[in-house]
Amino acid sequence: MYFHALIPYKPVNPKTRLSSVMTQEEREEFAEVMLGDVISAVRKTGCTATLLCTSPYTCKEALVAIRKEGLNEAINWALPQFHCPALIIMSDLPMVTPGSLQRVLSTKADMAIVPGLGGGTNVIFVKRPEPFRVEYYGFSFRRHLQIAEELGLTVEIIDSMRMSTDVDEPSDLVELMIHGHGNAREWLYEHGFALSVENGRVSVVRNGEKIV
Ligand SMILES: Nc1nc2c(ncn2[C@@H]2O[C@H](COP(=O)(O)OP(=O)(O)OP(=O)(O)O)[C@@H](O)[C@H]2O)c(=O)[nH]1
Ligand SMILES: C[C@H](OP(=O)(O)O)C(=O)O
Repeated sequence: MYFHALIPYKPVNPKTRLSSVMTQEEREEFAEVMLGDVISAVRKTGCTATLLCTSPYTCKEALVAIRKEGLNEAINWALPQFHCPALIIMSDLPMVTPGSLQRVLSTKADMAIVPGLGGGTNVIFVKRPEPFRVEYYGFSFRRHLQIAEELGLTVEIIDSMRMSTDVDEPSDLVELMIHGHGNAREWLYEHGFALSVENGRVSVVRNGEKIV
């Protein structure tokens, strides 16, 4: 069966919650490297992808649609145009692997969903996207379950550390540095981030100074 992925992406001034540990230029570079890891995993499953970008962006591995509106409006603009199952995946999931995505894509339910840390939603796979709509931010995981219920869809909730860990806060960098495998993890090491163990706890240091 043919699937298509939708990846929302904000190239300019992204990941503001990492401002205390990265400059704007670094956040833009890091967000782009994370996106590259996500696109690579998605493409290895056989999915094609469209990026929903807030500003002009060039990408060889995916189609690009420039949508200046907010995250929900951009995705809800795209969904009714789908004639095949849709995978909606965030660009800040650099630990995702093709194998973890296969668990989502092989669901027998009408829809599969991966919660994000703290109540968000990191991945949605919906076999009939046309009537579906998204409501991200806040407790979006519960809201997406409710929308599925209203549409009478069966739902599989996928329990996956790799896909539930979105990189939002400095503390999320610890998980990426431990469990990551792709270019985003490399980028952190190349930019002076390192793991350190202090009083039996793993922390992140940058250029010798503790940041998490
Ligand atoms: N199309 C679109 N995508 C967005 C927008 N805001 C964020 N995104 C993308 O949506 C996903 C989740 O966003 P967040 O985790 O809030 O990322 P962010 O806005 O860069 O980070 P913060 O500034 O820390 O909130 C990421 O893939 C972002 O690149 C938007 O306004 N439009
Ligand atoms: C978009 C939002 O992501 P977060 O702000 O939790 O990263 C959500 O998952 O609803």
